[in-house]
Amino acid sequence: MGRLVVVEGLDGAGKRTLTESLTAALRAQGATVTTLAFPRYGRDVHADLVREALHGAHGDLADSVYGMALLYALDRRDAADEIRLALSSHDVVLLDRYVASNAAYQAARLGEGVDGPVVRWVRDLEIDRFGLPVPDRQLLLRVPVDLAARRARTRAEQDTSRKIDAFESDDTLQARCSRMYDALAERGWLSQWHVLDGTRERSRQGADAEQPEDVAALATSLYLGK
Ligand SMILES: Nc1ncnc2c1ncn2[C@@H]1O[C@H](COP(=O)(O)OP(=O)(O)OP(=O)(O)O)[C@@H](O)[C@H]1O
Ligand SMILES: Cc1cn([C@H]2C[C@H](O)[C@@H](COP(=O)(O)O)O2)c(=O)[nH]c1=O
Repeated sequence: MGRLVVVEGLDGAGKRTLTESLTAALRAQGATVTTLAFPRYGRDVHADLVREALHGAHGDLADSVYGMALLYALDRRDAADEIRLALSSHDVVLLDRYVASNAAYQAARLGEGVDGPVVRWVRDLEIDRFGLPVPDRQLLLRVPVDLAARRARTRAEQDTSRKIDAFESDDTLQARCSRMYDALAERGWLSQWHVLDGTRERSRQGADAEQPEDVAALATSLYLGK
């Protein structure tokens, strides 16, 4: 059975970039790895509805915290068998966002804390009711809110299909979200968390490039389960 590892953090923190480097570093160490990013845009109708709502479609849907949370959760429920299958045939399954994103963003939107009703509801719904696999390790890629926003803007300029959405343009939400992630990590919500400093400036590495020492060390600890 493989290890389920989740990368979490603010919009623009660098989760996708880290997921790619970690995948390359793990493979270089001989591990079999597969990755999945949530929401699964273009693959799941609930994910597509989320994206459309975050860009102003579907009336007041985006205003509904629980309505949006349910769409994210249904996207993951539909992926549960795929995740279990991936775990049965790989050493490591890396997820770019998972259940904790729902806890962090919805609690941030409602101004609740780690012990508040929406965090409890997310866990009851996604883990207990939908039976989603619990992660073995959650990595919080921690960057200051303004740096994450800058990176998100740069990416939007470079990739016209990744326009800034309603959550990304809300600085207050991102700041609250950052505090929620810190609280979830400190609490060890769902499983063990590992906080990573994401401020180091890096250029994107190709899949065949040698990965930085700290990423290689992290890959070793994930692979060997330490
Ligand atoms: N360590 C880094 N140093 C410099 N630039 C980075 C770093 N990490 C990511 N970037 C750049 O920042 C932008 C956002 O990175 P990325 O897409 O990996 O973030 P993300 O957290 O997956 O974003 P989102 O959650 O919004 O999908 C990209 O242009 C990427 O090249
Ligand atoms: C998976 C997931 C995501 N969110 C939030 C986080 C982002 O602001 C948006 C879209 O995600 P992306 O990584 O920028 O494509 O949705 C959330 O609130 N709940 C979730 O479960």
